[in-house]
Amino acid sequence: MTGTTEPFGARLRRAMDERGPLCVGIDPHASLLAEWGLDDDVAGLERFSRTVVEAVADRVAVLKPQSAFFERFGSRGVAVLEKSVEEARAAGALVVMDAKRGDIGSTMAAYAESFLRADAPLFSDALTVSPYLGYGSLKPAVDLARESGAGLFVLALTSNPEGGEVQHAVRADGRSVGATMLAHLAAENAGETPLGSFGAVVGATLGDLSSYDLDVNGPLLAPGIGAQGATPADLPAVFGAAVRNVVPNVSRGVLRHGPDVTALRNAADRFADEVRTAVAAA
Ligand SMILES: O=C(O)c1cc(=O)[nH]c(=O)n1[C@@H]1O[C@H](COP(=O)(O)O)[C@@H](O)[C@H]1O
Repeated sequence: MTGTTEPFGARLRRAMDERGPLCVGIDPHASLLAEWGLDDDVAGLERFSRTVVEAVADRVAVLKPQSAFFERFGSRGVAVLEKSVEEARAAGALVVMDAKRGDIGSTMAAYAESFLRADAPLFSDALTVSPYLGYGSLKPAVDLARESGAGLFVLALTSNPEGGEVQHAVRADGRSVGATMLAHLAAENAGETPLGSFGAVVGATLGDLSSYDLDVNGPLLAPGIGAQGATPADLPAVFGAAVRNVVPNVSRGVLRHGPDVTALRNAADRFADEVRTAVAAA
């Protein structure tokens, strides 16, 4: 596994242009393992993950393994995660590691080393991070991502209903916490072409976001389609002009079609087509 010096934003823009912007999540829930007829053990995990990679890594822009479902099995689960990242990248997909890390700066540096150092076993094209210890605490990850040609997705406006109590809170200067995170990202990505490498997570479930400036010159990872109730057709109304930078994520909405590889592939293709149609009409 190696990093690259071409920035993540440029690589992502190309992948979105060539393959469409869909991101498929690898979320091996115990309930999905059962539905697929697999045991809730490391062998089941490996079979699940391999199958998803085989089905879609050659056609979607991004795969997003959710680390928690692998960590559940300890070191052997993490070994499966490592292999999945390697296989997905080898098949041409970009990998966003969904580990949502966030800590004081000195510890954040170690998290960054784990996922963003070019020769780290779990090196991924980008990592999800939480800025709720303060955006500045993410600096070691920003710096290492720049050095390795990787990216970050910073939780700004999350898809879950509980997120509002933190992210919609209004600061002394009148700006909400979520809007502040978006402003930090816009500053991070200033002047980058064709797209900056520092993205925001903004849920597709949130309705009209026209009061937020989503023009951060970076990608917007939009979870919430499928199982959480949003649809690709919602994207233009939620994201407005920023819809062209949206990377919509679907996890269970695709995964529930397994274990048949063709059925998984067809489900991903259907979401990809719906996304393409919605973005083109915007
Ligand atoms: O960062 C994320 O990916 C994320 C942020 C967010 O605001 N909401 C959210 O659902 N996610 C993740 O996106 C995936 C959504 O999965 P489904 O609801 O099954 O499509 C899960 O892996 C979540 O952990």
